[in-house]
Amino acid sequence: MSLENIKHITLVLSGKGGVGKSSVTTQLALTLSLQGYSVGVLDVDLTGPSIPRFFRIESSKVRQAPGGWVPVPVHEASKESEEQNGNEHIDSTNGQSHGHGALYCMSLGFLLANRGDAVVWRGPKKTAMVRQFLSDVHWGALDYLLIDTPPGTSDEHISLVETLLKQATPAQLSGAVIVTTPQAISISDVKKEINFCRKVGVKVLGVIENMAGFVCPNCSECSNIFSKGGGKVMAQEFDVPFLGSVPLDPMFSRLIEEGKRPFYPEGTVVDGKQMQTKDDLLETGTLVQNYTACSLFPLFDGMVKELVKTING
Ligand SMILES: Nc1ncnc2c1ncn2[C@@H]1O[C@H](COP(=O)(O)OP(=O)(O)OP(=O)(O)O)[C@@H](O)[C@H]1O
Ligand code: SF4
Repeated sequence: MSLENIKHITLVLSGKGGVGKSSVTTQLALTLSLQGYSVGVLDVDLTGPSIPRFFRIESSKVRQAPGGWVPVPVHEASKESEEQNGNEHIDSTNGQSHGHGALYCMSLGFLLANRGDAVVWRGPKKTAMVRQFLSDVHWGALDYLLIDTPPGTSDEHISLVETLLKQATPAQLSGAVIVTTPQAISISDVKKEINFCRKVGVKVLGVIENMAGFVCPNCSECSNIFSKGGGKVMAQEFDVPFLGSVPLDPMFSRLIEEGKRPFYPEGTVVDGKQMQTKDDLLETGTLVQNYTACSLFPLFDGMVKELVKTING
């Protein structure tokens, strides 16, 4: 069975489209990988599979093996484009082996003849595809599998959870991370997501508020355009963990669009401790993407540590 050697399976949900769910999934996966975990990302957002583009592996092909598909190793696949860009690359995945920091991706995007093709399938076909993705992908041993879902709570979500509960043990299905934006409508949509999770018996691992405030590219001042702290208040109201707020930052959007991952600028000290820089990452062999120095590193680093703590109880 394709899920049997996966320790933790986590859904990423959002109440509505465009709140940055796929962007956040990408950064969570890269951060988990950087922290040494072996990670898989399953993109079941069938109408808009953007994860391959965010990992910069959209031209990769999945291999067909007996009984299923072999997911794309992100670091391997991104190596070529890194080298074409004249950037350094260290391969920590050692080909197909699931070493520390290995990162794999499976998405409908790899199967479409034309990457720009829109998928206009009816419910039953989508449901069948989701089932196939859960049963026919050779993930091998993984610490974490993140599943990027379509926005809202549709039939696809119900069949996804039903299939997961058949194919994985309750201990494997660690729960769901909900991504929201500060606007009221999005927040009220998130309430529906939380209710959905409760109804289908999936634990809410935490809420991430995205696009909270705008970071000025000139002076890095963060202005709160929408009401501040809505995500936190809502999380408290529903008694679910609040993982953090990601600002609307042109740098973030650039990182996402260019498949990059942030690291601490040289000499950054937090609580008296020298933080990881590009050189540290090179030394540990985990510099596998085109990393960029920016303040988002501590943010995602902290959120992922919190998430891992919650998952492991
Ligand atoms: N915090 C942020 N700062 C700046 N840009 C962001 C931020 N979060 C997301 N974006 C940008 O917003 C766009 C939409 O993000 P994304 O595709 O991740 O949303 P989504 O919720 O997954 O959408 P969909 O409903 O299509 O699945 C992307 O171009 C991304 O680069
Ligand atoms: S935040 Fe500061 S630098 Fe940015 S636009 Fe406003 S005044 Fe100018």
